[in-house]
Amino acid sequence: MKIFSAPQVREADAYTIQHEPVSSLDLMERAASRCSAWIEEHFSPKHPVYIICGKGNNGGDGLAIVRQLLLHGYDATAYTIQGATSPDHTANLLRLRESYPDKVHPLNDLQEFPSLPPDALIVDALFGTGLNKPIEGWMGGVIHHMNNLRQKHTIIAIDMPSGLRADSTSLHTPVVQAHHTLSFETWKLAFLMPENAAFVGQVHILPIGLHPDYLTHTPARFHLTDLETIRTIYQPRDPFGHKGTYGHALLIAGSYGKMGAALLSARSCLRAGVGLLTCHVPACGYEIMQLGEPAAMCITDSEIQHSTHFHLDIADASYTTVGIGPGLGTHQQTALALEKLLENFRSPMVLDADALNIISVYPYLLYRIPQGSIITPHPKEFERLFGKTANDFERLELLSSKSQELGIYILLKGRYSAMACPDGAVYFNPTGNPGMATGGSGDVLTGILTALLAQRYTPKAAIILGVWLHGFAGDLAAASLSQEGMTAGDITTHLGAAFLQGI
Ligand SMILES: NC(=O)C1=CN([C@@H]2O[C@H](COP(=O)(O)OP(=O)(O)OC[C@H]3O[C@@H](n4cnc5c(N)ncnc54)[C@H](O)[C@@H]3O)[C@@H](O)[C@H]2O)[C@@H](O)CC1
Ligand SMILES: Nc1ncnc2c1ncn2[C@@H]1O[C@H](COP(=O)(O)OP(=O)(O)O)[C@@H](O)[C@H]1O
Ligand SMILES: [K+]
Repeated sequence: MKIFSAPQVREADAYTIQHEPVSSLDLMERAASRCSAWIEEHFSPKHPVYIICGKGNNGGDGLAIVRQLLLHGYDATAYTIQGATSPDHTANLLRLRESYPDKVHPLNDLQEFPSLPPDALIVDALFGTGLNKPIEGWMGGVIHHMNNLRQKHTIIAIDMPSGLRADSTSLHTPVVQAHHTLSFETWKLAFLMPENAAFVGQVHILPIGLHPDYLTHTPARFHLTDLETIRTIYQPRDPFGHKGTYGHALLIAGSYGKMGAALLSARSCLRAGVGLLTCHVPACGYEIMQLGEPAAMCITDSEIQHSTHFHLDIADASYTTVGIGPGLGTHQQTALALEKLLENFRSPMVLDADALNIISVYPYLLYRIPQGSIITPHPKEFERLFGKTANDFERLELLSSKSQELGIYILLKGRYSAMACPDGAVYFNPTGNPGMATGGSGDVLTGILTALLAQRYTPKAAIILGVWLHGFAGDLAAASLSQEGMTAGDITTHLGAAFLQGI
């Protein structure tokens, strides 16, 4: 699903108005009716609804919602900022005043903000995608006041929490902290940024019938992975396939005290469909691997506690791909072996965890990563590799520019993991949950991505599909075991079900 910028959303509105065709007032009525239907579905008429309306079309939506809720037996009241209003706002204000004159009140300063009865809902229709500068003065005070009320009253934002910018940072400016954001037709980039989590609450995307031609033909840089995309990527296995068809992966992982990471990766690699898996581990890991995962082959290093000679493996067998990093350690000899591996293995591979920590100490290695490879830093690893940024939008730009500069796929892990592609596109992943914020979840992901590369998915397909499946399996694990009770290995246990149900 494409993520459009605020100017593109305005274009989509205009295109729909012209080509459907539909009047802008009717489009506003449609958008408002989606919101009032959502409110009616989730809250009974015993909740009085206070709708705070700005001067633009976001406020116009708010006024139409008040009228629609009143018609359906709800006690709804509009509080409107005074001043020059947009034409559709003005039309809705007149309609509301005609039918319900006592349900519209002015809001000119904080003193005029209503005192709310206990069950009241607050609907924030102050500003939407038309915000053009940070909110200042007494309106900032209104936002601050609404946020103080959020412990006692549910806040529902229309289209955007007011004060939030769709495409750039809103840090250090007043923004409504909504419990629910009812946004029209498409996700906005701001909703996916961790720094905005406190503002957007739960996001509900409500279709308002924007013109499909615009949505289909307008290019977008940012995307949110959806089931439709996943279904086009996934390739069912060939009935005549044999283990050679699905590739031979070399997994280089583990060190003394961290053999669990190697085992977690190996198991998920096998459960994600690799044809053959060989694991290179330090000598101390031999029995752990052989007993822990009989389906994996095992090569041991000459060193006991950490690996130093894995670069030699690739001379002996024709590995389709390599996954390296989980629990590897950052010993200097391991770093040297990584450098030699990067010199000699030139196909796309997966680098994670300690492989990335080594590279952050020897940054010239970044430029030796084979084109098309996937690196999977969590935010701390990302910072070690590429430096600090002032906010999440800057980090996103850095992520994308490094991916393009280096010709590699960079996955920044977290809620809505961001996958930057060398062609400039960035995909966000919606699956997954905080139960996955537990040691070893990333190791499981490395195994999955390695398995998909081995099966000859393109790196772009592998990363989009792999991250989706990893999150989906995590969601299934949480559904059966709870977010608290699940461990990283449970993600792997649920991978089979994720293939069956998540595609
Ligand atoms: N036909 C359409 O264009 C549709 C628009 N819709 C709604 O329209 C919204 C966008 O409407 P608008 O473009 O009118 O924009 P907004 O209603 O978001 O706000 C724009 C108004 O606020 C003022 N403003 C912006 N930033 C300000 C600030 N920091 N301090 C004080 N004033 C500020 C602007 O000068 C303008 O008067 C969407 O978010 C959505 O809610 C929906 O009704 C769907 C249809
Ligand atoms: N709140 C969350 N929502 C969705 N996914 C999450 C969340 N927290 C963690 N994850 C996922 O879990 C994985 C954690 O990886 P990582 O931090 O590398 O763990 P580890 O180093 O312990 O293996 C990532 O894929 C990340 O996207
Ligand atoms: K709003």
